[in-house]
Amino acid sequence: MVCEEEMLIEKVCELYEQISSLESLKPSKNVDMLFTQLVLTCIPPSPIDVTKLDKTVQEIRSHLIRLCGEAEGHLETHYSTILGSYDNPLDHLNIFPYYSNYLKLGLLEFTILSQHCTHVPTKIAFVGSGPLPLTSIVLASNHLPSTTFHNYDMDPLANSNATRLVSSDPDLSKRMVFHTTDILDVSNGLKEYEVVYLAALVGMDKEGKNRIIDHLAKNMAPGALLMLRSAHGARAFLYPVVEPCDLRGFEVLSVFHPTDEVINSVVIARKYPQPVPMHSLDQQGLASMILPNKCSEIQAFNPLNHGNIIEELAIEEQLL
Ligand SMILES: C[S@+](CC[C@H](N)C(=O)[O-])C[C@H]1O[C@@H](n2cnc3c(N)ncnc32)[C@H](O)[C@@H]1O
Repeated sequence: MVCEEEMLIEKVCELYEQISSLESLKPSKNVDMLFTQLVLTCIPPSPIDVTKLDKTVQEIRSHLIRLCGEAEGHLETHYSTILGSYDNPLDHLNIFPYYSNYLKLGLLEFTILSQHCTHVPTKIAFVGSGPLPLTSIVLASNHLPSTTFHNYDMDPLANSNATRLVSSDPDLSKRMVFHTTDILDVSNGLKEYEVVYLAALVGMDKEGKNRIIDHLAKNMAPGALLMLRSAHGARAFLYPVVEPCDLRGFEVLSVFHPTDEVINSVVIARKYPQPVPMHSLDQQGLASMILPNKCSEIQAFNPLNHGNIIEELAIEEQLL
């Protein structure tokens, strides 16, 4: 097992060396080939714990997540521009190579959301929607046909590309709203949403992610749901990890780790109904590590046959 882990780390570091020496991360044969290899290396289930890596590998991982984010941004801009040249961009979404992953992730997130939401939400916020807001488009078109989606992105170019994709659609042009702003500058506006989605790449390191989560905890409506994306095992070389204990101010309802080609883990949490006094936040951080077992349901099913579920909260269960 140790040997397997060493081989995995060696392979990831080797790919990192090649990726970090590329002149550009814009889509090209070489860029696509290296990222495909990286993804295929990280997808198989692995017991690796990224928090236990030595300092050099930790630094490589942090840098790799940024490089993946940059490449993902370029890829989305590239395809959004091509799609924007069609009269009806939404009819051609399947030209995006990972469209089927978004269909699966959208269905998975909708299924998980439905288990914790008693009614159809009227307004959902998606934070970090990007130039190709596929999650919002898939949810709005396939699963939540009467919900309005408020997409937030701090990059004006991302939003103008994204707006172009839905502008010719009579239904989605009304139900997809775009806001160009850093989510850290939105406070009262966040209270309007029954559900807030947070994209995996908003907050690329622990500190950045926690700043965003704390901001959401402070400003979302009491009782509102937060859907966020994390990563498990070797997939954590590609995306930031959110642990239940990072979700201060929220009750963690469930954590689901797909083992198929859907890379991200899905975490759903509910903002506590009562405001939590600031002085108790540290204790509460500890509480949310221990309490999920008490106050949340541990998903003991496999909603969409997404491979095996590995339940992080099981360890807390043993503690109680
Ligand atoms: C490229 S990804 C898009 C996610 C993907 N399309 C999806 O459906 O999950 C991340 C986006 O988040 C945006 N972003 C990062 N930090 C942000 C913040 N603090 N506030 C608003 N947008 C942010 C970036 O500008 C980028 O466009």
